[in-house]
Amino acid sequence: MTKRKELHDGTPFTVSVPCSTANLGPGFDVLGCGLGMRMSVTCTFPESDKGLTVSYNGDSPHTVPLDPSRNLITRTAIQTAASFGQLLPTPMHVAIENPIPLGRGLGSSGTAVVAGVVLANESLGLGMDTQRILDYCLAIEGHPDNITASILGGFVASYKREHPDPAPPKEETIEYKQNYSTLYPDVPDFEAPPCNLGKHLRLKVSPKIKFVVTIPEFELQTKLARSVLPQEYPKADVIFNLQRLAVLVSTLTSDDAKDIDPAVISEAMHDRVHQKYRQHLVPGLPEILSLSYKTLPGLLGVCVSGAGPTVLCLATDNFEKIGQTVVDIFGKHSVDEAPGYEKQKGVKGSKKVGIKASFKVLEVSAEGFTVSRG
Ligand SMILES: Nc1ncnc2c1ncn2[C@@H]1O[C@H](COP(=O)(O)OP(=O)(O)OP(=O)(O)O)[C@@H](O)[C@H]1O
Ligand SMILES: N[C@@H](CCO)C(=O)O
Repeated sequence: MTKRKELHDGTPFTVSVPCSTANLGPGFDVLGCGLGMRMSVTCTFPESDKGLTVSYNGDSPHTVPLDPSRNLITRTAIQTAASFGQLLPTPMHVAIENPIPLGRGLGSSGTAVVAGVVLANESLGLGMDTQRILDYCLAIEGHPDNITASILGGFVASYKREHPDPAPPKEETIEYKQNYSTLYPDVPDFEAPPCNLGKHLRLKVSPKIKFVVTIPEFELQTKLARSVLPQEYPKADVIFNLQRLAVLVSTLTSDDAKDIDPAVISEAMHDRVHQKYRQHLVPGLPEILSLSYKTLPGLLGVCVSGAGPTVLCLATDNFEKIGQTVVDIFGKHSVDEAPGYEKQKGVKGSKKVGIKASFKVLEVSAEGFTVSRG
């Protein structure tokens, strides 16, 4: 719950947040895993009359707005503060260092939302605990799998509650009442979310398993990838996923090394809830999803990472070969095979040219977000 602390004393601080992979096959909107690639956001309080300022160094620099009302991190922080009836302290400079590729299925937006909520919490001494931070992130992001992994780190299962508890009343400062709409005319006021909106549970995962993520050079906005999903599902498909979800979680969290069985995990990572509806948005996906330990020893299973287009291979060995195999399959396709790709913001691929992709071998990030001072 929220227990107010002293206001921030002007000491600079840095929020570091891991990227994440979500779904892991059958766990659509349920499973997530924090991975070893982190964004950092450093807040300093310089002598200046410029109010709130933002700088950005990292992936897709030309697509990230530096206007604090439009940048996802600062906009989230402004709204979080507003829900407490407060303004962020100024002058404040927010310096973002971000290696996480945007719009590729590695939870960049979840990472940004977590950073924004934590930024407000720290700079105003709001005293939110992990659960309350989750409530805010979930209210903004909508689904829990990426944000819970970025909050807690590690392998995380989560759900969103349909009947959460009421939010505490808002107490507005005079400064907020007088200045919010003038300072931030483009940021709609934001009500505090209900309490205990979601629940997340940290699971252990075998340290032998590494996450080979193959990242194509084109973006796929999560909003578009969610818009192609059906409203209703055949009973057989729901059962198909539930069966695999239970087995997948059991095997990945087992202490018994013989449970890391590629024959079981590859089958347990199959999905009928989101991947088949999205495969036209990720050229080459059917071929990639058919890869298996039978031809690639060390490969446990393959799925789309988050909403795509990045592909996740769980593996215990042969990581470079596995990553390169996926890179090569992407290279046989071009982005114009994905209908609607040209409507996506910031799309990078060019017509009729093989999709460029690169892979990274990532470990599970044991730590979720951290805050360091000074
Ligand atoms: N560090 C950041 N600073 C500002 N905006 C960001 C940052 N990271 C992500 N965003 C915003 O989030 C958008 C990408 O979010 P989107 O949900 O589409 O994909 P994703 O989170 O990378 O993938 P997925 O949800 O499938 O894991 C970017 O286009 C940008 O608008
Ligand atoms: N579960 C989400 C993850 C991406 O944000 C999806 O697949 O749409």
